[in-house]
Amino acid sequence: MTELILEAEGLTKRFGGFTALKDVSVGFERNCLTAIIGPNGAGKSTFFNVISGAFPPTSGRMRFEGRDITGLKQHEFARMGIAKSFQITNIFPHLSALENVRVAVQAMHSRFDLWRPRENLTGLIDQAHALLALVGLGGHGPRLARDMAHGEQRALEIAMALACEPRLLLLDEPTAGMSPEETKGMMELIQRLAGERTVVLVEHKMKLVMGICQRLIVLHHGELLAQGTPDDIRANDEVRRVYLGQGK
Ligand SMILES: Nc1ncnc2c1ncn2[C@@H]1O[C@H](COP(=O)(O)OP(=O)(O)OP(=O)(O)O)[C@@H](O)[C@H]1O
Repeated sequence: MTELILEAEGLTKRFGGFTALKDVSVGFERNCLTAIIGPNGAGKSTFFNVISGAFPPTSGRMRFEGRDITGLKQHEFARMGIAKSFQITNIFPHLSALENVRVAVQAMHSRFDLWRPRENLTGLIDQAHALLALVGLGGHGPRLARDMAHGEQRALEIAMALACEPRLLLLDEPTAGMSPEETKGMMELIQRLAGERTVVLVEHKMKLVMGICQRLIVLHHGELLAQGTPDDIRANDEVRRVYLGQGK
């Protein structure tokens, strides 16, 4: 039987009188690359924000590795092993790539203080180097983040998200604003990362994720329209209907 790392049960999110997410129940399998897809305004970002702890659901529950995490604070999500990378770049532009990741690693070491022995600082720097290498930025450590290309900045941000050694990595539109070349590089990075941990990503371009994901969750008008393997989704008439004419 497949093990669920994250379970959403009846998630609903209202903004004033508007319901952006309606009673969504879905399970995410451990060590599986899952994409949340759907047309514009389907509720993908809202769902992402709820499952990543950015804001609580209006109703419904979430469980991570069997533990109820509904309403926990953002930093508690990170501590438990859930990391996320946003649509908006989250880096410090005036710091080097290495410093950006080092700060993220340092933030995860709660008892770190400036008077710790030098070996510990060296340890943090080693971890930061390893994370940069993991996302394909080995050797780019000294470059200022602001001088990096958009695709490189997104990879850097993912390296920062990986600093808490997450068992679940959540990515919101990781290829947004990227060139075709950068998109290809990002898709390869995601596949590599998914070999070692559970990855869930939000994407509105269905074609892009069909080839790399093991499971897809389709939202439409804030509701769960379909879920299954890429083949299941390709064969689903309702999904074809909502995507028809969108060319995605
Ligand atoms: N903070 C908010 N206040 C009010 N309405 C919101 C808020 N956030 C999202 N919505 C509305 O909820 C609906 C779903 O939005 P959401 O951003 O979750 O969709 P999406 O599938 O991510 O769309 P896109 O692919 O265009 O980014 C939209 O109609 C949006 O206008």
